[in-house]
Amino acid sequence: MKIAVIGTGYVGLVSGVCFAELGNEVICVDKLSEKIAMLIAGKTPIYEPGLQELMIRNSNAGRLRFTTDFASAIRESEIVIIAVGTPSLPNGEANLEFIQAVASEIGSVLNGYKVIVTKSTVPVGTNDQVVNWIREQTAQPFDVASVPEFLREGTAVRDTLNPDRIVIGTSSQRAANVLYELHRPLTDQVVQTDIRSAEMIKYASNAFLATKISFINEIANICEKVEANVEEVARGMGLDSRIGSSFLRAGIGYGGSCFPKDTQALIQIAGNLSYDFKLLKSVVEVNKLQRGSVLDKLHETLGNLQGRIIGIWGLAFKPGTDDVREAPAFDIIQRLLDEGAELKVYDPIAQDNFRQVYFSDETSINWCNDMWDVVDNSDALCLLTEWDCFVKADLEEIDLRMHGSILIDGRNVYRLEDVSKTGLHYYSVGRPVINGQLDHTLA
Ligand SMILES: NC(=O)c1ccc[n+]([C@@H]2O[C@H](COP(=O)([O-])OP(=O)(O)OC[C@H]3O[C@@H](n4cnc5c(N)ncnc54)[C@H](O)[C@@H]3O)[C@@H](O)[C@H]2O)c1
Ligand SMILES: O=c1ccn([C@@H]2O[C@H](COP(=O)(O)OP(=O)(O)O[C@H]3O[C@H](CO)[C@@H](O)[C@H](O)[C@H]3O)[C@@H](O)[C@H]2O)c(=O)[nH]1
Repeated sequence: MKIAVIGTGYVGLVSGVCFAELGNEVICVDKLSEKIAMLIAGKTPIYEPGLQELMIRNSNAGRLRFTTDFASAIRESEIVIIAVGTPSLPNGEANLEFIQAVASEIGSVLNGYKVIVTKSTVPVGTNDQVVNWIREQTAQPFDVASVPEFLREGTAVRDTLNPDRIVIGTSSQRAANVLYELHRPLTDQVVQTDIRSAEMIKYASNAFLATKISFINEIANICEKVEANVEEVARGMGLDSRIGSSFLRAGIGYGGSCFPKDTQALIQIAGNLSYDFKLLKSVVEVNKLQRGSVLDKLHETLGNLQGRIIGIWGLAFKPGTDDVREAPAFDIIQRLLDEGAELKVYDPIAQDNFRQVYFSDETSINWCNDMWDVVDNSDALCLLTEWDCFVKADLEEIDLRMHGSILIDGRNVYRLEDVSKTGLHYYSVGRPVINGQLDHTLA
């Protein structure tokens, strides 16, 4: 099939590459010429494991092209996939300006029947507007479908090629047939539904996953008080098939380009219809507070943080990505700076992005080139992203190289038995403290 993908971000680029891998002819379009130049040169502008190799293979095979020429890409294609961003407006609502611009542009160049697919996450009712925005520009025939995307960053290629399900929301059986055909090699698990339900499935899924995370984080906070272990609790809960074991990892809260934005948008969608989504508001509030748990543990161990040397391992919102949108590390670092701490930080992949997006003018952070430079002489080390290099770090070495021996593990990556063999004062999330230390003069 001939496909145009509009937007070469995490969703558009990965989808385009994967549809090419399935044997389709794909043209990826972006309005940023520097991005397209990079892609033509065989380089992915984003870090996503396995993506670059797959992209080069399909480009070389002639199934994958990149262009800024929107009109030709649309005219050559049978299916047009919209994958542009829908960031938050200041009030939490989704900003639809990019969707509207693309829809109008599609309308202005349409040259015959096409299936227009919205993969971007958009509020319920948006695809009806997409129909209108295109219709205002053309009398050509077309159908619109909502096919929300469920890939996760860091495992985007794998998720796209092995989806749990494909949701096809459309009122046109003709479009549904085309989309069944397109997705047939990926899965039999297809949910065909109306457009509005498809749009809602995406928000409801993200809201539910965010709810699971905030729920387990609150359980973790109580575990700390009653001396239970949240990992044991999650394991025991997860074996109940009605609950399921995934998304029950306690930590410093969720970040990323989706959960924070999509929970806010759903609260706003409900609010616009005078429905107060109380549960989801609490999920968001709990998540915000959870980031503060790292600070609480630092205060508990070090007291006043003025002049203390704090090491940070991990800046990305999760491992496997260079995306720093809504990364918990930002709030935590900002608060540490406000309290006068001296910071040494390291992330194996996201460091440049993080620095450029959040702290390009900040001179007081020591951006280290090596994870061990962060540890040397720190009063405390905080692990905020569970990159493999941190997970595999030698605990004895951490203890030896640090000044204060305080390790705050925001992702519960180390085994308690292993930590207890060292002299580290270890604080994780919802698990027993090892070598608890309340002496503020410690470090
Ligand atoms: N990132 C994820 O993991 C993920 C997963 C599922 C769904 N989503 C949703 O998918 C959508 C895209 O997310 P993303 O993270 O890929 O976004 P992104 O910001 O990484 O990429 C969007 C791209 O669209 C391009 N663009 C904007 N306007 C354009 C236009 N008029 N013509 C051509 N290109 C244009 C931008 O230049 C950019 O390259 C969002 O709605 C998001 O909520 C994202
Ligand atoms: O048990 C868990 C699972 C995740 N997280 C955190 O939750 C955030 C999001 O993680 P994840 O869902 O793995 O990554 P995303 O790439 O943000 O993917 C989510 O958001 C995408 C965009 O909508 C959806 O497509 C995916 O299905 C959905 O999982 C990260 O900060 C994780 O650290 C936890 O704290 N505990």
